[in-house]
Amino acid sequence: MSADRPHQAPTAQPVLSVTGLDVHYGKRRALHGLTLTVTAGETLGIIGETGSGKSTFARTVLGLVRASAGSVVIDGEDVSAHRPRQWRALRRRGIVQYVFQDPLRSLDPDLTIEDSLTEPLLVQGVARPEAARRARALLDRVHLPEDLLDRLPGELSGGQRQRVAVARALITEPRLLILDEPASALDSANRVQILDILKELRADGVALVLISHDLGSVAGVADRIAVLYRGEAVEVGPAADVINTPQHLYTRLLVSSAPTLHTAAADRTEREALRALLHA
Ligand SMILES: Nc1ncnc2c1ncn2[C@@H]1O[C@H](COP(=O)(O)OP(=O)(O)OP(=O)(O)O)[C@@H](O)[C@H]1O
Repeated sequence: MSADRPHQAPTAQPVLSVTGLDVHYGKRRALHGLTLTVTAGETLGIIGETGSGKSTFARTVLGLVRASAGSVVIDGEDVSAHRPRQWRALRRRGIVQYVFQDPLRSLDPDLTIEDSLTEPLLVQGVARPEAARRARALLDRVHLPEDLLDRLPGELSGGQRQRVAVARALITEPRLLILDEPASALDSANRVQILDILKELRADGVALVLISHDLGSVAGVADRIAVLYRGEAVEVGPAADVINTPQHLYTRLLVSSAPTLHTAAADRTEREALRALLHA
């Protein structure tokens, strides 16, 4: 199967399945009835404007926020009722990993790259020489030279840091990797490199969730796209369908506002008309 083009979602058991998810912060409802699945080797893009609930979704799947209703099943295990201790154990196993938009948030500024990469394995009880061997292999996988191992994150370029953050997330061999705007702060050369790494991961069977406010930035990578609007998935479908035949008004507005989706981009008058309809 080519890693360069979106492919049919495999029919295997989902790596992540959330059903009817409600999340509240106090009285404020951040997610409502969210139902999504991601299977091995599939890339799901989650798109929505600021405050639509994208980070809340990620935090819930990582056990950092508790759902008020609905279920979360990770790799066949229903984790909805997990207690904090069970979530910590699950996170230590590293089945689900998360990469922040800003790699400095994923990396401890005082740890060398080698220590950052080996830490998740040492916590699992892996011996240091084996952890160091795997750290080297991972650097190679994200196309970085070994001589970065002795450096601190502050001594790397932004693009190198983001690739180290991805390598750190991969070292526990996750089944699911959630990335929050992984390429938005990068120049185009570094962005292409990150997207190529993601395509390789997908080909290796890792389930990917790409979170972004920009439809254009996930359009070429995601197999399916879920559009979040005010905490609800207003549209979920194959990427080509969502982009070419958007059903919901908000999706139409997103498509028409995406500067990189040239063929679909609408003029300002049309966008204003869509916005007016959406808020009517
Ligand atoms: N810790 C919190 N306490 C109270 N409200 C919160 C908290 N975190 C998020 N919210 C609210 O929940 C809603 C969803 O926020 P969330 O951070 O999930 O959105 P988002 O789509 O990730 O936004 P962004 O793109 O800006 O990161 C927003 O209305 C936000 O103000």
